[in-house]
Amino acid sequence: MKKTKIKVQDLNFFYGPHHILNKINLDIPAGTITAVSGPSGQGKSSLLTALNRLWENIDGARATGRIWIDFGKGLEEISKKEYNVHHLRQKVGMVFQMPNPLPMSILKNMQFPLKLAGISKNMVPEKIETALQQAHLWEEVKDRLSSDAQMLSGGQLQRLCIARSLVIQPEVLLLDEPTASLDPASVEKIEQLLLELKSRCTIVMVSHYMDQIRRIADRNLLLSNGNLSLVTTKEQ
Ligand SMILES: Nc1ncnc2c1ncn2[C@@H]1O[C@H](COP(=O)(O)OP(=O)(O)OP(=O)(O)O)[C@@H](O)[C@H]1O
Repeated sequence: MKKTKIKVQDLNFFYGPHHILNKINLDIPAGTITAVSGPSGQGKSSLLTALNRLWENIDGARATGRIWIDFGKGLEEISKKEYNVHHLRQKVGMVFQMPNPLPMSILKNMQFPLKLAGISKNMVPEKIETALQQAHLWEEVKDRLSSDAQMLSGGQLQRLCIARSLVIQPEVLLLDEPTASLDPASVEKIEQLLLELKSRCTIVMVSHYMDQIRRIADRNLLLSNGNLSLVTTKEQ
């Protein structure tokens, strides 16, 4: 049995008067890929935003219940008001469906999170190269790091966004339909990258694609009518 990385207890999620998630209970083992699937509008993205408390930035959103994550010192309750959200978001990276590069160069996109995290300047080049290597993008961009990120293809941009999340070495990576807008070759590269990452980063990914879930996920959770159920698992 793998160690629990994330534990969710009685999570309720609301947008204004609308009750989106209904008393969700969930244990996510470390070093696994968990897929969350289900019909549109059921709250899959909302569930991800509960795990990094991004919902707190969304007007009208509200969550109750408790969430713990183990960042190496045992399970810590990250849903407590006093838990440092800045620290949480460094440890829990997020990648969205549409690549969202900053309107600046590839290099500056990669430097930005390191600057926010206060990483010392002499570590920056090495960390950027490592993250771009992990995202299988280094060879494609190493000679044009100062070019505008918007010049990259859709698949390259999504790998840049993944690299940007990886550069501060998160322990959890949340991905919201990361391959939805991509061509098959880019999808394959990203699936390969997620499989390589999972030993050092616990992955929770919203996906609509059952074939993708079968290829890469260790477990598939189905969200329907505000309730979550485990539909398949590869775990022992
Ligand atoms: N900022 C918001 N304010 C109010 N309602 C919202 C907001 N964002 C989402 N919703 C509503 O909350 C419900 C859950 O949305 P959410 O995006 O979590 O679902 P989802 O399962 O990820 O959907 P999809 O598969 O279409 O991306 C939907 O009915 C959606 O319309």
